[in-house]
Amino acid sequence: MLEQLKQKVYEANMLLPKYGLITFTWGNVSGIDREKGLFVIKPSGVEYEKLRPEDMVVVDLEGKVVEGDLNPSSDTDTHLVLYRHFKNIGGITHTHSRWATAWAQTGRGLPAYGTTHADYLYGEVPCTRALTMEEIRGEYEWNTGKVIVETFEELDPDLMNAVLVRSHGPFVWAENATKSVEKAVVLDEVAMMAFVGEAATACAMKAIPQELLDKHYLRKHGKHAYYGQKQE
Ligand SMILES: O=C(CO)[C@@H](O)[C@H](O)COP(=O)(O)O
Repeated sequence: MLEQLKQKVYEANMLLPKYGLITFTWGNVSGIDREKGLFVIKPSGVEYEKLRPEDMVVVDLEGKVVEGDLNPSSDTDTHLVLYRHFKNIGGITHTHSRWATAWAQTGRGLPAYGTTHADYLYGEVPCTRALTMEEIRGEYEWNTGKVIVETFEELDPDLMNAVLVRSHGPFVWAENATKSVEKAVVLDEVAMMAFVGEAATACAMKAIPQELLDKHYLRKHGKHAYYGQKQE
């Protein structure tokens, strides 16, 4: 059942290590067959090097595993909540990718600072509020999904396809699993660009004095040297 979707979701999961979006077994990708009301997700805790298409787990929209020998991802309930509330999405990627996760830890939304961002993400990527102690102690992954849905009460998930879960990391969605990974790659790139750009504009650094520049450059290249040409 759903062999083709399992293959596609497997291939999408394997893009995470290919694009450097994960370490160890972090992250997970899923894809849904809306007609059947079933989605396929990575199994929990399996090293990507050992992952096989047949390891993918099939889950219904009640959260029940209908196919698969392994436990579904620990984030399955978060994916489930998003599939239930965001009716047009076909695939979801969650990572702990370095730059997007670091931005999620700031608790800030990620502004659209440039056209690279704008090519894939329509505006500021929102950051959720922190989960309450009760939400953390309760159905944590379910509540993570609910906080994302709450964050989108005023936003259209078909226009903004990503969210930063505060202190946790990005969840990104698209029309299918593979496209959701592509968007997760871009999100991490533009988060890095935002960090660098904000640091560059906020920095109080000054260029070194000419004398220090001379000391280092000229002692290596000879007096009045021009780069690459040694003066006699
Ligand atoms: O967010 C988390 C853990 O904080 C998860 O995404 C893990 O990083 C991967 O868990 P599995 O999908 O292997 O259960």
